[in-house]
Amino acid sequence: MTRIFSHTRPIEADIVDAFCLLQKGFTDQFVYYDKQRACRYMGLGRCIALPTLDDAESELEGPTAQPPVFFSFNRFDAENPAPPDELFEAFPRLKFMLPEIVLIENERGTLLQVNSLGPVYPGRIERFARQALAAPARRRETIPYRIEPDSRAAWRQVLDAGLHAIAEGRVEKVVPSRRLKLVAEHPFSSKDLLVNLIDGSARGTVLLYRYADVFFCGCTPELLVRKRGSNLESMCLAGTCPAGSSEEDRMRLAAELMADSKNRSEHDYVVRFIREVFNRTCHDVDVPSEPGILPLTHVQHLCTPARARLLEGVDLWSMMEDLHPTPAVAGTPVGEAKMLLRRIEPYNRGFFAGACGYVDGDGDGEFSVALRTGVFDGEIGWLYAGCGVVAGSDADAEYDEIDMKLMTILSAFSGEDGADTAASRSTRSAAADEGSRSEARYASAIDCISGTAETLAGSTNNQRVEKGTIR
Ligand SMILES: C=C(O[C@@H]1C=C(C(=O)O)C=C[C@H]1O)C(=O)O
Repeated sequence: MTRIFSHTRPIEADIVDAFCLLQKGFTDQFVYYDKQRACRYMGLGRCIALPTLDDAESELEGPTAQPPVFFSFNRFDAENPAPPDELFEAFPRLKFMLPEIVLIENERGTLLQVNSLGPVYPGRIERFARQALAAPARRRETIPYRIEPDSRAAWRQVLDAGLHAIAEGRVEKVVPSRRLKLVAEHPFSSKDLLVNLIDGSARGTVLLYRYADVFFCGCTPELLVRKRGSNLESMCLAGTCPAGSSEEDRMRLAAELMADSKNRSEHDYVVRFIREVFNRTCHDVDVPSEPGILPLTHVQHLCTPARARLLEGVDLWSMMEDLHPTPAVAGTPVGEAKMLLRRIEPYNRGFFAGACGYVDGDGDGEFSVALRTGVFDGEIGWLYAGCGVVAGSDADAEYDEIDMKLMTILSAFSGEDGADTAASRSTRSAAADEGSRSEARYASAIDCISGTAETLAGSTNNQRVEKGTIR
């Protein structure tokens, strides 16, 4: 039995500023930061890593009874025998990682948690709290970069192999990805990308996992599973169109997406899969039959929220394992599609499209699908994005769709919305043409608007979709 001492107290600090100040002293860093709701966890240092939470016992100390917060970053296909990209190879294979310090914003307030394997020395807590309070306001930095373009011809080959497997009846849908190399003008830090993602226009949940000098980060719109007590939520997200250049344009594109049978069929595979998993492990399953639209800064998706109540005895980890990967990021049937991806993708995805999140000592927590992400070290980065392919998919259109999705991780290099330095502009690929969205555009994207003029749903996390609510 592992005994963990978690001391938690309220702080009046801005947790992102505090993280930016405190992070200098820690090589292990973990972030799960929902930009729309107070579900924000920022961890520093590693107190302990555990293979299971079954043998852990926590002693809660301090004025706030917040159970210890464990982070968990998992590979897309952990059993893939192909060696991962060398940057991913640097990360250890650990399941539940408990930081020494966790800065928290959740329904209990703004908190500082200090974790230890012995009673926490009060002077240590006070020191971190003092430092957090004195943290200066963060600043955004633009990082000029260039992209080494990948070849359309190589992508066509991947896509042809996927379409061939579909024609043979081995899979109905597959979700291949592209990988691009980014080279910045100078080495950049995880803090710089983190701040730009949190303060910039990208919507979703910001993820960061840093181990020594290497870090994986991004901003994903896709919730895999959220558990609070016996309440469970997931999200079926598949089917994509551009965000549009005006509100009118966006609405028109959204309506076209809703009416597009190819995108609707890509989406339906995901709905069927999540509904089946929920029907097996849950009761009171609620998965609407019609999707809504989730408008993001750079793209829009078909989105169906899924809710249920968990059967007693089923935990968050096993739900995550049952749900991941969904047909949104692998294909249908999932096992066959994973096998096909091992064969046709010229690299091992590592954490890209993996399940990344946190679990607390009560067993509550959430995992997101690590999309719109990259892995970075020094001045180098590898960026990843994929797209659903079904019979009739066109290689060039899918290539362009991936370019749009890449804009989200590329926005991490823009110090200001609208900033576009001459240096980076001259070296960017078309995919990198980020940074032209205004704050006003972002504000209008906060409320998820339906494909038709009407917005029907209410919400508890500010992500509203037509006909069906993400609660
Ligand atoms: C695979 C990605 O996105 C997924 C694929 C989508 C699609 O094919 O339409 C949409 C959302 C995501 O589920 C990615 O962003 O890399």
